[in-house]
Amino acid sequence: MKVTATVLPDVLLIEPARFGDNRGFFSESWNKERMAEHGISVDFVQDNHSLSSAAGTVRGLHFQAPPNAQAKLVRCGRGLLFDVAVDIRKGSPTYGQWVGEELSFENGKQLFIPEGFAHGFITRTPDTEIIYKCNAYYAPESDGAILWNSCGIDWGFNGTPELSAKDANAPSFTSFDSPFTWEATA
Ligand SMILES: Cc1cn([C@H]2C[C@H](O)[C@@H](COP(=O)(O)OP(=O)(O)O[C@H]3O[C@@H](C)C(=O)[C@@H](O)[C@H]3O)O2)c(=O)[nH]c1=O
Repeated sequence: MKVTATVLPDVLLIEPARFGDNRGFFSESWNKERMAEHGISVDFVQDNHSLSSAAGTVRGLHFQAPPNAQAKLVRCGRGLLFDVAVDIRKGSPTYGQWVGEELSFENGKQLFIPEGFAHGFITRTPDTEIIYKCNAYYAPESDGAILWNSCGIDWGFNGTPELSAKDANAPSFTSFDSPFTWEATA
């Protein structure tokens, strides 16, 4: 397993080993002990799985406010998606900055997104599945959203995305008052 910091140092790109043979491949998609060796100590409690039928579907940008904040470990089960995290920790040196990675079934890459980041993605192929682990349960009362195209993200997409009504009506980043504060670590 290879773990690399992205341009937002707390967001990590994870590339699990794949052992190919005549049948296909085998891969550990999550190993708590190994991840802890890389400084990721997380107790995941919920796995999510969604299918987006159309290419150009955007889900996000989403977060849950404290005390229900969620760290997420994201991968693509089928197809290809562009996964994005935005730093929404007030006072962070990278506040408002974003990072994006293409995750596909083929490349097997995963993105670790800590608490304090908004998360979203766009699908690049029809029938794309996303699978992600969360370290806090779904808490709709803590649900937050930021308008997908209000953070300067280069989605690599010029069309009109497929959106939920909630996401189409989300507040823009300029009017957004984040519930997260950055805490410097030694
Ligand atoms: C997120 C979530 C939704 N739901 C329900 C609520 C609703 O009826 C239906 C669809 O919910 P949403 O429209 O919020 O689904 P979606 O837009 O896919 O929401 C997800 O987007 C990505 C980007 C994330 O990062 C996730 O944390 C989550 O917010 O599923 C759950 O039961 N549990 C959950 O954990």
